[in-house]
Amino acid sequence: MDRTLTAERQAAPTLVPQPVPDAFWTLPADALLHALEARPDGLSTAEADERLRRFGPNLAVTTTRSSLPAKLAKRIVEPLIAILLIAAAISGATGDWQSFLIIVAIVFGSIGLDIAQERQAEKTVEALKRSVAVTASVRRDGRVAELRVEEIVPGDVIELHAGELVPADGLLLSGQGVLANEAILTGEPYSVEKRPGTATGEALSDASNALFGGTSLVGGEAVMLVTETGRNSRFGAISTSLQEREPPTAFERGVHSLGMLILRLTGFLVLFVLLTQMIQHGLSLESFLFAVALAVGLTPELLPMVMTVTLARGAARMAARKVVVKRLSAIHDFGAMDVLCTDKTGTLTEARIAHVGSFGPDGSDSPRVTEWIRLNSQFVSGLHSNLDDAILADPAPAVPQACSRIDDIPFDFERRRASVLLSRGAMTEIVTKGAPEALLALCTEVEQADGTTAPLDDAERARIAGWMDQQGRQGLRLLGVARRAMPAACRTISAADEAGLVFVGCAAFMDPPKASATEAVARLVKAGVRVKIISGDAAPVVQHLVETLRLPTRGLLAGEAIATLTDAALAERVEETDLFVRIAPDQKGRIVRALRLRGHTVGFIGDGINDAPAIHAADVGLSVDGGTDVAREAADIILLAPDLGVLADGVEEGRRTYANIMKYVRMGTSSNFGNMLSMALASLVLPFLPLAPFQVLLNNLIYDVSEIGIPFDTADPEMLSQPHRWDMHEVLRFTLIMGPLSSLFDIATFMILLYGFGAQVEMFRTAWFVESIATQILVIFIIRTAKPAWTSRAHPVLVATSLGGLAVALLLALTPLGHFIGFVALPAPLLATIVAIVVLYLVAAEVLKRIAMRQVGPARRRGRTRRAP
Ligand SMILES: Nc1ncnc2c1ncn2[C@@H]1O[C@H](COP(=O)(O)OP(=O)(O)OP(=O)(O)O)[C@@H](O)[C@H]1O
Ligand SMILES: [Mg+2]
Repeated sequence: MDRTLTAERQAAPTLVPQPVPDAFWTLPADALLHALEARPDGLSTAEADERLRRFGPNLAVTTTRSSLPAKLAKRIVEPLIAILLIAAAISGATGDWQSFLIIVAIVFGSIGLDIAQERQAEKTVEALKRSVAVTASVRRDGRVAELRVEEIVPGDVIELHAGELVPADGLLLSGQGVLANEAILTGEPYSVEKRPGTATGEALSDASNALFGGTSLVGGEAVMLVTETGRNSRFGAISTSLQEREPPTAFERGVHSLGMLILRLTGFLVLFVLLTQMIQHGLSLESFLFAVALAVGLTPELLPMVMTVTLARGAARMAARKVVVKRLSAIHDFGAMDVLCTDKTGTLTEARIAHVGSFGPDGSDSPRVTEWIRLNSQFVSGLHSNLDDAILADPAPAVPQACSRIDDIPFDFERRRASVLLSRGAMTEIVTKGAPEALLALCTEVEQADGTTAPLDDAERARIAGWMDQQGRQGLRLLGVARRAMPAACRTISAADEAGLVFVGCAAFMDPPKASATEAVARLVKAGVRVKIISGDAAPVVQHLVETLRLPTRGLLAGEAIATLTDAALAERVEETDLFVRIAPDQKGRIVRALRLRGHTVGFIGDGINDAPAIHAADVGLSVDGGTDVAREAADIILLAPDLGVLADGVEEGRRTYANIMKYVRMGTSSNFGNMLSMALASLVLPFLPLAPFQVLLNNLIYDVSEIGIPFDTADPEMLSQPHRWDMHEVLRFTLIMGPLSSLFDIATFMILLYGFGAQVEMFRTAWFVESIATQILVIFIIRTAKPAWTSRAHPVLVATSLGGLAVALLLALTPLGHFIGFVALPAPLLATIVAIVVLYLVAAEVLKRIAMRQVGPARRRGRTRRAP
């Protein structure tokens, strides 16, 4: 990267920053600023634009959409299409211009259809992704602007806060209690402290003054000078590639393996047809083309497109309900989700936290408690929580005491407390605030109402613990505070100093329950989704909330107990437990993994830094728009409105998507497959090909067009009321019943045409074309629902594409237009017979689908998947 910088500097010496060494953290800030032609108050927009042109956007992986020619090329080189085009060219060369023209038109028609649909879907998804993209606070033109991370350039100065992602590599110019999580690069799960200054070593572990793209800030505030962006950044490439990868869901894998199965069958069938044709009539271009056309008809070539379009439609509809899908395939998991884990604050409560009182150890009002907590909140560095905000929102004391910070141990979710070493007049003191039960265990004395201290004996300890419990049961969140005098010379503290403390008392906070949560949870439960609460808060508070909201929950497990359980033992317990309290961040992830081990499809919704591991571990990671960057980045789905109600909507949408893709799968595996199979068999016994090759292709194209409406279709309420998972058994059962039915009617048609009407080539082909396309298209109205077809109304778009497709087919076959493609007018009795066959087929399909589509109960289904995590 140095080389490119040097080259560019020669081209435009005045504007371009000088090269910075790889180990940029060994340079002093001034030198770096100078080299990058940057200033602490940031670049101007003009400078930044110039650099953006030069260095490119700050993207580690350029995920530009493939261009139109690339998409076209990709499809033309697909083996079947390529063979088809070559064969058509040979037809043309041998003088059969008609075949050539028709085949080329049909092939490009279907490719165009595919590309247009896919592009539309991609556009929708990209717009959605952009709407929840992460931004950064960048100093530009002397002001702080919220910019998309792509726009960041070397030399930019960025302000970072706890919970945000580091958007590029850079040097810490200043910072307060900066803690970075670099696990994504180093695998080290604990946060590392970062301080401004100059590092001595070139090793990455020496870079205590640098931040790297793709990592996150878990504590403190930082101002950073960007040194490298995009692919030049040290680790950006890794982190972005991790984020961009979309692993296929169980559903996608299932559909894919079905596609492969069909493909193999196709190969077998085509070879078989070719061989028998060769033996019977010798090798001819027409029979070769016929075999290839059959293969084209059989391959579920539209499946990827239908999947994408259906998912994109689903995403667009979710967006209308304020749910943004970042990873498309998460929609399936959303529909399949049968357990939803949620944290408490913000999802079940309003997250409007108010400080409602402060109490001494004896339970009496104590302004001193407020004062101490306030000092802690004010001076402690690192992550500030909404509890700190609530305390600091109180009016400040009339005479603020002259006080200064010497050192501190910032809050973390494992310890659940924060300590600060303060100097107040002649006194040097530790002030610790945090989860009260744990804090009480670190205390050996209590402060009494008159300010003197008394030893804390077991009886007093039990009494205070009982009092805390009682407050919690009334829904009050408590934060304890304790202190200890330190030697005047003390300059630093460590966690070991959080011991032998004097207990001062507790502050109480209220966070009103979200009234809408009751109904939202009830809807989820009704939809077959079990709701579990995983909170860092104390048991009584969580229980009080559950009672207030009347949530149906059983069982309770605390983080302390989970710490002693093995993963296997935890997996046993999670099933029967719905409330998890005093849970540390990594434990949140463990619980989610344990549930997945039990065969559940698990969703997790949370907004904090501490929720990110669980959001990541879940099948469906959910966060809210106001959540921290890390939580939003880890999530697959973002709720724009922090309302659980939209979740139930989203689940429905996921299931609708599933239902529609299953419709396409069913169409492909039954009637389409049956028709092509019949044609292959017919070619063996008929003295001529049942359809000319380009007629097979035309049949296929019209059929594809008719199916474009499937992603728009509505789904029966019955389909939406339970989680659904891909089930190969169901697909096979359906295929084995409906496939033969379709073939049975085809064979009957052949017989009637040959022996009843003595049809010759043209008439046979015309009649067969009409019969096969009509049955193939119209059966969608039967198999799109498990209920009697007339009780479930199809979406108008599906009606339009299906009937439109059929109309085009009939127009081609039955009017003089058809002469060009080798069709002839059919006599009225034959037409009437075809109509009768089609009607009979639809009636038979309606009857048989009751067996083919019988729902397997959810209990049985879950029992089957449980053993296979
Ligand atoms: N700023 C702070 N200083 C000291 N202790 C804190 C602070 N913030 C939170 N705590 C303690 O840590 C505990 C866990 O934090 P928190 O409640 O945010 O976790 P959580 O898992 O996100 O909970 P929730 O389910 O309510 O969202 C709190 O109950 C409180 O006791
Ligand atoms: Mg939380």
